[in-house]
Amino acid sequence: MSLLQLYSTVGVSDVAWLVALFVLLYGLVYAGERRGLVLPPGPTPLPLIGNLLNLMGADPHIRMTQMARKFGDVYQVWIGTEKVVVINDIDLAKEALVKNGDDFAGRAPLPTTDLLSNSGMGIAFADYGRGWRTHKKLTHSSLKMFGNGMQQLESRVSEEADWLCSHLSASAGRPLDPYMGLNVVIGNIISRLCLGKRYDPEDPEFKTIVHYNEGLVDTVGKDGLIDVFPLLAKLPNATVRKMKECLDLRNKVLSKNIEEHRATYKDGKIRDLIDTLLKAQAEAVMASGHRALRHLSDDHILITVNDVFGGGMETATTTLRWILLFLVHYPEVQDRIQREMHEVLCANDPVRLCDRERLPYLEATIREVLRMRPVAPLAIPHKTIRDTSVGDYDVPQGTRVMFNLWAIHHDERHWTDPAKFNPDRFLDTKTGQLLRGGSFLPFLAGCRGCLGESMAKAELFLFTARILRDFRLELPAGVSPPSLQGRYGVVMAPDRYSICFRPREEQM
Ligand code: HEM
Repeated sequence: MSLLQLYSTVGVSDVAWLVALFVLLYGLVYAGERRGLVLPPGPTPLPLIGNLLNLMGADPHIRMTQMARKFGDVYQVWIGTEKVVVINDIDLAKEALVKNGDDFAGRAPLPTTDLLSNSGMGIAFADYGRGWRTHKKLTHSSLKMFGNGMQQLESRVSEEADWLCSHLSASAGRPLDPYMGLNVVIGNIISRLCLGKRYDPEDPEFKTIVHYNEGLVDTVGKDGLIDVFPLLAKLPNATVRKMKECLDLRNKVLSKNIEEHRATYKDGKIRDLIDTLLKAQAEAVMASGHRALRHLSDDHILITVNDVFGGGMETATTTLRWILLFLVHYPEVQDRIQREMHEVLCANDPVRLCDRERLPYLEATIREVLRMRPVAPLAIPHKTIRDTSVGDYDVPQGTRVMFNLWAIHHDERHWTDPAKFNPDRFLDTKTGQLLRGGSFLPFLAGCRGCLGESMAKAELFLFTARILRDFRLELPAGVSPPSLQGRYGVVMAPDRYSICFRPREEQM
């Protein structure tokens, strides 16, 4: 039956009722809270789909950046019936994240992140409150303890870098996809912190971890429709099915490790993150009985370990893959880093974290890659926990807020020619030293900022330095450079690529 036929059967007064009902619903959903508030501007939403049509045609971070040119640094869009405020400017982002950090520290649940986090347990997808605070604090202290003022981390990265370099050497200059090697070393650093063990790359459990992580990266936040229309997640659906299979594997691996830790844990001897969390669980139960398990059940522990494992593995591996890719595209940058290292480091000395100050061009290159390809271009959506404001606009309690890192990192008011790869933009032209600040926020900031920022920065520096000390990165003969475009998802990653790692004749 066509729409016209439908109209002819329901009659004029029915149509009038339908229109009135539609206007009422539209008013309730989309315009209900405008009275008395100065809300950010934005495109006019359509019923049910909101501004989805405005967001189509390109990856969400690109469309949202284009919309900022039209509507300003802060605007609102409706994703279905959910209003989202998007912040596109560094000063306004800092106002929201640092100055009014608590106001913006909530998390808005999405069907896929709800599945991943068992309805908001753990850290990354937990709403602002006692549970999130407890887990973030415990994890922070555990990472600090096992990073041991960064010394322990430095020696673990060096050990893994040895493994990585022998893995790259074994390719004997033939084309190699660095994906697996990087996964092994980054995965093992995080595994030692979380599970207290190092995996052989052929270990079936390690392969399962890599497999389910890949599956989760492929599904979480990727099927936009499920997150826009949550009811779809309840229907038979390939994305949800794949996610659930991966989550079953994840739960088996992590539960087994938690049980092994419980069986071997001896009070006072904390070995890793799981022990830290089990100890806190035991103390909380002693102090306030089983009520304590509201925030520290085994399920909560599992999700926190997963957040650190997943958050630490995919982000750092992906950023290193971006770094290697940019270095292949820009051999002159590679040359300059190698010259800088040659001038500063003694032959075959291990690269140390304390060398960072003396290798500003290398640091600037890493920053430039993080600026151009932030692995999370829209970060993780926040939610306001009380009525608040940003810039000249009111933001009511419960509003979903997105920080558009892509727009911030490509802001022409702060960066000349932002689409151009130019590490020098991070250096003082007179002193050659690193410039701080800028329109740059790859780890976000404030109480919700990245938990692994220092660790990630240390890994990026040590691995990049070590690879460039030992190898020259080249394209295989006759192959055109792999794309620098990237695929949008829970992390924005380059397509898989293979390059040649040629041992350098001239060593440091
Ligand atoms: C290059 C590497 C990394 C980048 C670019 C990165 C970036 C980010 C970003 C943008 C956020 C969102 C912050 C927000 O929404 O306010 C975040 C959150 C988070 N990151 Fe990272 N991250 C990296 C590495 C790591 C590592 C190594 C770990 C673990 C050791 C980690 C653990 C986390 C956790 C647990 C959160 C959630 C924090 C919260 O919700 O309170 N990340 N990260």
